[in-house]
Amino acid sequence: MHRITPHQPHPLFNTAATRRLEKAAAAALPPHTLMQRAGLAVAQLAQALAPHARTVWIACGPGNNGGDGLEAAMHLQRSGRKVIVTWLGQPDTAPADARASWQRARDAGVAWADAAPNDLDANDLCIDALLGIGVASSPHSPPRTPDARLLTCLQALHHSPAPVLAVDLPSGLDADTGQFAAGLTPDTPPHLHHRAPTPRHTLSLLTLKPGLFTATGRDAAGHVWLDDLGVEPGHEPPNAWLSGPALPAPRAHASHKGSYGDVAVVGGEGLAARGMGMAGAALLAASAALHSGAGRVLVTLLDDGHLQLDPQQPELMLRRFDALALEQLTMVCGCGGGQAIAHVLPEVISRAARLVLDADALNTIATQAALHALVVARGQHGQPTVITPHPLEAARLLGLTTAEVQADRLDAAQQLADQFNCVAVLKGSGTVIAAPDRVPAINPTGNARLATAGTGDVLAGMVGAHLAAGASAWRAASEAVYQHGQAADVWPAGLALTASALARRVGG
Ligand SMILES: NC(=O)C1=CN([C@@H]2O[C@H](COP(=O)(O)OP(=O)(O)OC[C@H]3O[C@@H](n4cnc5c(N)ncnc54)[C@H](O)[C@@H]3O)[C@@H](O)[C@H]2O)[C@@H](O)CC1
Ligand SMILES: [K+]
Repeated sequence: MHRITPHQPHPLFNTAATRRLEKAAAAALPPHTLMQRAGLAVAQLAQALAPHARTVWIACGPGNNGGDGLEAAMHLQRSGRKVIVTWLGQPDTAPADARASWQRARDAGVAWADAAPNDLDANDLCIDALLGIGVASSPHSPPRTPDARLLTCLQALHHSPAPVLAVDLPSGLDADTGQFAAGLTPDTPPHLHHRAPTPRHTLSLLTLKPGLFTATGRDAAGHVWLDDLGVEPGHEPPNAWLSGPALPAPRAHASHKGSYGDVAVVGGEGLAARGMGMAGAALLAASAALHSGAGRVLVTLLDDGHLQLDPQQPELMLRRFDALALEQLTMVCGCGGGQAIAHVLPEVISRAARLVLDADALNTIATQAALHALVVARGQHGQPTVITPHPLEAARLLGLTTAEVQADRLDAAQQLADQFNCVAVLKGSGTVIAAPDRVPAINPTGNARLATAGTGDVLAGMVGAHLAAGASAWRAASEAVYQHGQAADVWPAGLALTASALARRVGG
């Protein structure tokens, strides 16, 4: 068993792949072995996380996830803990494994209760074994009406003042998408909004599931641990990867500014056009490219030449669009581009050597099929392209709603990559990176401090710098996304995270 950190990549397996592995392993082992291993692992982690817990309340659902909880209850009771179990199953209808573990918990003498004890506090521990990968949350099947006792237990776990250890998954979370099944989404009553969150841990069993790392999964799961139950993935291919850090690419002493490429940022509609000055977005992207190691950074502002120098960043070279040698440049196009970006997009997309498309470039492409076709053609000509939409921009590109994109972020990112024939970065909690013909990746770094204006522009500039230095579109995207999130993760407490400060720190 080990804790999952962002320091190395990890393969992720969806529900179907996990079921196949489970079936093959179960067939090769004596009956009940997997659940016994799972319950023991849960009990061991519970002891390690809360060695002094007064009471351990274990909420067990009717299926095998509940069986894992019952097995853990037996171990914790035997090791002298005060264990209270709420079981929503019945001995005559429970799966065979769960029934065997119920019998073992009974024989060990655990206490049974209909609901959560009402005197739980921060010195206790709750174990969430209500639902695991058996949760049915297909958007195509009608929402189930969950049983009232299940809902009461779920609420007690969501609002628990005691730390919570979830078995396999936070109950109700879909292992494939990181979204809660209909009717099972946690709600936070207003009086709890300002309370410090209680520690949350999830012990994933057999495999790590993608839903733990994207959409609402990251917040729901808290610290993620894995116990593989002694089962190797064998020939089962992963459905996605959790990214690890970039391999260091040392700079040769005999290098010069030309070795790391020229990045040109095009964007920043002027104040005169529609009364909305957006030059800042382009300057942020340019600053990020500069601090991420680009040799030279050129900036073309779509502001009719009003700005001739950024005194805060004199390294940036302002250029008119017609003075750019597009075929030799890595272009970052769209940050703060407004409507003005539409005039330059056809040329940028057709001619740029390497290209990052963000923000208003994406919004414009979403409305013009001819531009879409030009992006697809870049891939056919071997010209690297990365698109960096947030969920609303992704929804526009795919003709979906934002909710539909968020309902299955891995699938949405893959659709973007396939439809636009490029590397797609779907931003948000657990940013997804996808490319045609390869397994997508979920980024493990970053936090809510990045939810502030301009951080997306910073990311676009960083991707541009990595591309200009010679990385493939896939590497440029994954490494930039990782470092962008990591900068936020190590951000000094008490220092405001602003996009311009982030841009200055991204190079480490
Ligand atoms: N079978 C095995 O070999 C192993 C199973 N393991 C555990 O078993 C779990 C999977 O067990 P199951 O397949 O029994 O599934 P679960 O125990 O996750 O869930 C099944 C139960 O949830 C109910 N349910 C499903 N969707 C619902 C919804 N939307 N609203 C309300 N109720 C809903 C079902 O009616 C069923 O009673 C794993 O997550 C893991 O914890 C582990 O012990 C490892 C080995
Ligand atoms: K669970």
